[in-house]
Amino acid sequence: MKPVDPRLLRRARSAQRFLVASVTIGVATGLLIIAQAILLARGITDVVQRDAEVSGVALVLASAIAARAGLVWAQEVVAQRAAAAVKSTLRRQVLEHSLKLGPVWLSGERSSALTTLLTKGLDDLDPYFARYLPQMVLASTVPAGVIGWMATGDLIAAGTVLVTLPLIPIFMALIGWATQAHSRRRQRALAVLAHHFADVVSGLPTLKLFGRARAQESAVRRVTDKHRIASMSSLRLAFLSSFALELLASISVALVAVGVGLRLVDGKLGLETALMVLILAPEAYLPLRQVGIQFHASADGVAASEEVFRVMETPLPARGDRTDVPDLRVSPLCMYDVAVRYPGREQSALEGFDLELRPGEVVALTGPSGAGKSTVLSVLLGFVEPERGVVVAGGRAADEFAPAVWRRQFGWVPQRPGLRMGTVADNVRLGRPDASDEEVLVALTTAGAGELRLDKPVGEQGQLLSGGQQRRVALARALITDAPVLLLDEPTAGLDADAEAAVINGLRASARTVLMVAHRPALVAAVDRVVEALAATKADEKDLMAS
Ligand SMILES: Nc1ncnc2c1ncn2[C@@H]1O[C@H](COP(=O)(O)OP(=O)(O)OP(=O)(O)O)[C@@H](O)[C@H]1O
Repeated sequence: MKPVDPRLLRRARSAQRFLVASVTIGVATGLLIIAQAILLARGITDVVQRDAEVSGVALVLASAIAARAGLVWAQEVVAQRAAAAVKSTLRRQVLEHSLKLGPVWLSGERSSALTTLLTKGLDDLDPYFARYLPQMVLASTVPAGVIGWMATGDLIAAGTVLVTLPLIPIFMALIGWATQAHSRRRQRALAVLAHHFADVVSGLPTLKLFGRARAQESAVRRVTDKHRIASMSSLRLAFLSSFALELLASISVALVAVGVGLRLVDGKLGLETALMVLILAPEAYLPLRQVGIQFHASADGVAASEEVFRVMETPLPARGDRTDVPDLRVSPLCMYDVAVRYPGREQSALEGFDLELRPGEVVALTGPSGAGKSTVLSVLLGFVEPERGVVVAGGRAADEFAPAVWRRQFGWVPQRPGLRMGTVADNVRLGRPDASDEEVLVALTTAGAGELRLDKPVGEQGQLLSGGQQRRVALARALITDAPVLLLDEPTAGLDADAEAAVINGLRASARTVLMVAHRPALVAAVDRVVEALAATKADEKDLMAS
């Protein structure tokens, strides 16, 4: 583990400021440690050898101790603030990047693993900032100052410290290599645990229905056991390494003390210098020992921040930055020979797909399950990059335009409506935040959900509404936008035939271009045109027959 990950400094400005403040505090602490040792040695010598008055020295000593306590307090405050600022910066950056990567990437990336990372995972950065980094700074300032000052009084003692001190970082590095792998294993076990729990909890009604709820006990036990074993081995390593470092430091201090004692008895060293060296020697080892101890507390946070950088370094699809998107109210939207293959899949999800959407048309996209219908919508929205082929609008390829501007042309109802906690009106207004109550009501009525109260509560993921109601609210959310093109993934599932016909009429009346994934014959009959998506193998067969 690098002491300070340069990516952390690059991405979080507060981390840079924190480092500067820590170095200042570290240097001041080093100076106070030396002053304290000098004053203590002077005070004791005055009492023992000179029988002198020590009130003056005691007062200065008390001030030095108070100043050191003040620095510890300042360090703690600065560290907690920096940790909070860095965590919130990283959270925001990861969320922004995940949004840019899009919903398809997010579904592959296991959203619960990302949730764990952004909550508990990043909270583990607290000890890194509050303990590890300040100790790292102290470890690089205090020993140098202490050894330098010791050398002015007793060269041999300073030499002994100089020779034994590097043993501590060498041991720490050896232990660090082992700890890093353990910490990663623990993070992985935690992510699997979170994902498994999320799956079990969300699928509990189904599991109960099929009488499999009890059977999950052993699966949960297996996953928690893995996490427990990973945590215990991390702890074992932490205890062992603290023991090794303590032992090493104690033996080193003892070596210095024996040498100083012998030279004092021989009369080669004065009492005041001997005392100063003895007081200072443990201070040279202390910061390095502390670094070793804090290393384990912060290793999880560092592993989490590495995971954060892994997400942030996932390249975004190459898109241009043109903002002059052609108006799709007048320009057709076309797909030519588009092929898509998802990462890790051998089979193409879409193969040689062509489409022309003329302005104002209502087109149904049909095909068997898994034929790539949702993939067509994802390609049009720019969430998926085609392996081959191109999306064209107004004579220009879609990937020339900035994604945010391009997507403004579309109202989208995904297969999972993705409603959020709030009211029905809140969810519809996601499409247009400044929409009035009347406009929200009109959109809901056009979507066939006129019976829903605007202030009806909606739970997380659309809970408290039926599946059909969720889709209709999502449809109203798409309708309320000014987007000229609506991409609808089975928008009328859960509606009866009359309500479905009313929705289609409403869509026609909205005078938008509509591409909707549809299965039911009634729906297919009500549209202007039907386009069929074929599974990749079927597309190959079609090509063969054509040739
Ligand atoms: N994020 C993904 N990662 C990997 N494979 C995917 C992903 N999304 C879809 N696929 C695969 O791509 C193929 C096409 O999926 P898609 O969802 O586009 O089909 P569909 O026609 O909309 O299916 P349905 O009618 O069942 O919704 C399927 O084989 C599916 O397993």
